[in-house]
Amino acid sequence: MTSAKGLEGIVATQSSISSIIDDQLTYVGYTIDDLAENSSFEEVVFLLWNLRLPTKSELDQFKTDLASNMELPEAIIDHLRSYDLSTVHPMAALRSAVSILGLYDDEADVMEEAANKRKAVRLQAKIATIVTAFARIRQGKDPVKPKKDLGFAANFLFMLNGEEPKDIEEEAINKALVLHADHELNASTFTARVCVATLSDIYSGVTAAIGALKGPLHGGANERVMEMLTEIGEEENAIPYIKEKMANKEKIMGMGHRVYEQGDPRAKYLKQMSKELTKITGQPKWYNMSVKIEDYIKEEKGLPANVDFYSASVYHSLGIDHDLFTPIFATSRVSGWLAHILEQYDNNRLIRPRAEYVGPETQQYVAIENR
Ligand SMILES: CC(=O)SCCNC(=O)CCNC(=O)[C@H](O)C(C)(C)COP(=O)(O)OP(=O)(O)OC[C@H]1O[C@@H](n2cnc3c(N)ncnc32)[C@H](O)[C@@H]1OP(=O)(O)O
Ligand SMILES: O=C([O-])CC(=O)C(=O)O
Repeated sequence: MTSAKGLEGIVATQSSISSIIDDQLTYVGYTIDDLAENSSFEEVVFLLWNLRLPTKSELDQFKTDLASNMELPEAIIDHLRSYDLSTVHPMAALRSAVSILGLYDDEADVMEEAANKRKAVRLQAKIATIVTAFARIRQGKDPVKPKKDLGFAANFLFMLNGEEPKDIEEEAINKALVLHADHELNASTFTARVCVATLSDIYSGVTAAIGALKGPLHGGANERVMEMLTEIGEEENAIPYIKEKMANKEKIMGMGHRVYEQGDPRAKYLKQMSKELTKITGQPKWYNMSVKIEDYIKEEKGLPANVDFYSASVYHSLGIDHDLFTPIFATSRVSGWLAHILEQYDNNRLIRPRAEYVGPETQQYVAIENR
């Protein structure tokens, strides 16, 4: 029995949700390019959960369903007010709040398909509200209630900032949400599927997935990218800084990918948005130094920028706190987790691989008094 470290190249399941073939990403067969250029986030979520695009009236209804499920039980707000938020990472807060949210859902352990779909709507809607409520309470402000007539991206920014976003801000967040929604069997999605394959509930699956997304080798990289850019400070420091990191064998955050070889098809959209938004905010240095780093790493190591690389300067340009970058990723990716959870339930088998044992040979047990 031999093992594949990190399960590289192992095909662990079948899925109809998204595919990555020859560096092309599709959701249910639609290219990420078509979706990034044309779709609202709600349309993409409908697609992932129903494996088809909605009609106009279905999409209108779905948008209404999401907007009207955004409000949180008061107990969750009370919970967010109950501890010192200044010492807690928002991904940890989100992980715990989603787990607690399950306690306030009467259907949490009802495993019927219709109940699972209703819970999916509630979770997708409420995660946006948890993230924004956390951010506001941390600043000593009251949470802002969602508006039923705003779309998902606009509502997210409205609940975060307390004012309706400009079109360009709404478009940037909408596109970022579309681009992050699903990605085949990435680590957090796999985590969600492993969890619910024991026939555990949706809240457990999503809580586990948030924990996996939090790590810096996965979703947590976007915050680290901004940390790196901030440390670099000015464009002329970028390459010496990267050279030193590489000499110390440190990884460059936002670079490299397990599956993509030439490039991540999502990165070009975030790169373009970064270019536009950093220009508007009068801080093109974040974009310029990112391009320098990307080109250098591509040349030196052959590694492409991944989705986390340019999203950092996009969110920074929107005035978003750096530790909220990964929670925004989660706000989008929960749609993919939920799609995979529903798919797993639909055709379930326990996920239980084997380990190649490399420990000591059979040993003689020695009584404790003789050790
Ligand atoms: C949404 C997402 O999750 S996208 C990924 C977000 N994560 C990051 O951006 C963190 C930085 N990147 C990485 O750590 C990796 O590229 C990962 C985790 C994305 C993929 O990892 P793996 O496929 O396991 O590759 P692994 O870590 O084994 O690296 C293979 C080689 O490339 C190098 N490498 C990979 N990524 C990087 C990087 N970002 N910077 C420098 N070197 C790197 C490794 O050092 C290793 O080199 P070696 O063979 O000389 O030892
Ligand atoms: O697929 C992966 O390994 C990581 C990734 O890009 C994602 O989850 O979006």
